[in-house]
Amino acid sequence: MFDSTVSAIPLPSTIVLHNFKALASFVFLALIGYIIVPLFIRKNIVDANGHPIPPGPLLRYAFIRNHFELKLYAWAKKYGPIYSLFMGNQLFVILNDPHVAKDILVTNGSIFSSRKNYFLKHQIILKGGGITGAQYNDTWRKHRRIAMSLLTPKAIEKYAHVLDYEAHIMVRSLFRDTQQGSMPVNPHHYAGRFVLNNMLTVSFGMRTDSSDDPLVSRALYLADEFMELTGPFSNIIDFIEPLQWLPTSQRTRGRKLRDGMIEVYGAMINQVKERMDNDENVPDCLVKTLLEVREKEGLSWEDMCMLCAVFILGGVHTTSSIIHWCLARLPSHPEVQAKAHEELDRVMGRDTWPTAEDEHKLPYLRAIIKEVERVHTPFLVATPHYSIEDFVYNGYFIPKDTVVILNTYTLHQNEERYPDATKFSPERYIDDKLSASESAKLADPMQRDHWSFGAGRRFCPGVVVAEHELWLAISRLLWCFKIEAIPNEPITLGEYEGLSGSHPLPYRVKLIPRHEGVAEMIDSRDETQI
Ligand code: HEM
Repeated sequence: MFDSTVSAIPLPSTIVLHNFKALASFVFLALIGYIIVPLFIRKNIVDANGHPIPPGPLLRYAFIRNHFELKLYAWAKKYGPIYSLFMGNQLFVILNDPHVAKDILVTNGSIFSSRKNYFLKHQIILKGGGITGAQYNDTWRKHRRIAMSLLTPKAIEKYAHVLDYEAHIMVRSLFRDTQQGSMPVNPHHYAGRFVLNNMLTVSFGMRTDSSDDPLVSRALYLADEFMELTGPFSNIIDFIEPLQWLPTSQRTRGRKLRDGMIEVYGAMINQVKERMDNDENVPDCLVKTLLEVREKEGLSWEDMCMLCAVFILGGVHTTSSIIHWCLARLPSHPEVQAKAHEELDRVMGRDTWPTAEDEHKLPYLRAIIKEVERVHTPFLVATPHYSIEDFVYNGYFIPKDTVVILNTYTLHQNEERYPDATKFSPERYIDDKLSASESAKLADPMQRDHWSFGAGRRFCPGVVVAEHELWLAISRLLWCFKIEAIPNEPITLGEYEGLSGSHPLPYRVKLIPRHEGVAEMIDSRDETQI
């Protein structure tokens, strides 16, 4: 039997072991203290004059996925109009106030208009192309200039008749497929096809009767996959660098997406090229322009594919999601519909529906569209900007290579600009006569309608065509139909799908024709009249 007192006296070997354990614990704690902890806790960076970075949450994040906009909003309430946040090693500065957004992104646009080379979106998928993926440089200027040649109000005049026709077809399909409004419908596919056809026209001079067309359905699939893979805060692989060296499923999906984009958009470009080579009459479109200027502008095949891709990626989900949100929102606001219908009956009558020229005669309808854009902005934050120089703003240091976020969701909750901001109230825009692009140029950012199309030099180049499409679609839907929810099928407005662009969860509505003029107007044109 051992004597416990003896066993308590340490032997020399026990002392060594004990010291080793103590040393090991010390090293372990030091490791945690100096290496591990800083990986999780924010750094306090100051410039040479002691200006600190803006305040912000203590912890570093590897990703923020579910309802990131609510988290950004809560932090804005805590830290104020400008705060900072670490995602892995990357510093983000978040802009939550109209004046701050204008000062940084517009007034100092020469510093804050680049893009971070996000691993998945930029290095793997876009490889610095497609305008949105380009750094702030001459390539971006050139690609944006070429794209703009199809997107100015003057350029749109050339294909405005197609947008008009497609809006007609969308409303007609909804009317016929629901058997004159007697069957419920999920409008997602209809809004999607309308916008897709518009973008196919602008980009490739073509349209489709069916999204079962193999090339078109692949183009749509690629757009979905892009939206799924490229949220600004959602991918751990973007912020934890060592993961980028591993063959993760995200990296594989990103590469497959890139290859698919080159293959699908390349095939569509080749179709246009063949038609041009055969002296067929190809309507003015992006691909025609690209093929004509290719040599002069020094465009590679990949540049051309990515430029086409971005019209589909940037122009389809965004615009269709606003139409989709509008139809989800209006059933719970019969009073808004009643006012819109009164305005339509008074101004347009019941023999003819609105065209692009009627927009300024129907201020309440315009106000509904602006309010949907505010409340259901597709991009809850705009595509992140990136700084190319050190900068000090209101005493805060914003180092070079900071990601700068226009916090659209939070900006749209600003109670001073939008009293009772959570309420859906088109009345707040009733006197607003400006388009979104005119509004973005206002000297006073508190007068601006909303921030859904971004800010500064990267402001959405597709804004005019998007607003034109939205006007035709929404004004005609309201001229034709009363939009009602289905009993016992509540429509969820607080949740959404999508990482980089939000659209509603699947729902169904009833579209009840408002008067006899609807059928007549719908039948007034046949399929071939483009
Ligand atoms: C309602 C529809 C749309 C919304 C809400 C929307 C929104 C946006 C936003 C927030 C940005 C980022 C702006 C920034 O970085 O500050 C953007 C950029 C862009 N959008 Fe749109 N967009 C829409 C429609 C379109 C359409 C129809 C097209 C193409 C015809 C388009 C093409 C682009 C492109 C190419 C960029 C990148 C611009 C750049 O980086 O310089 N968008 N859009």
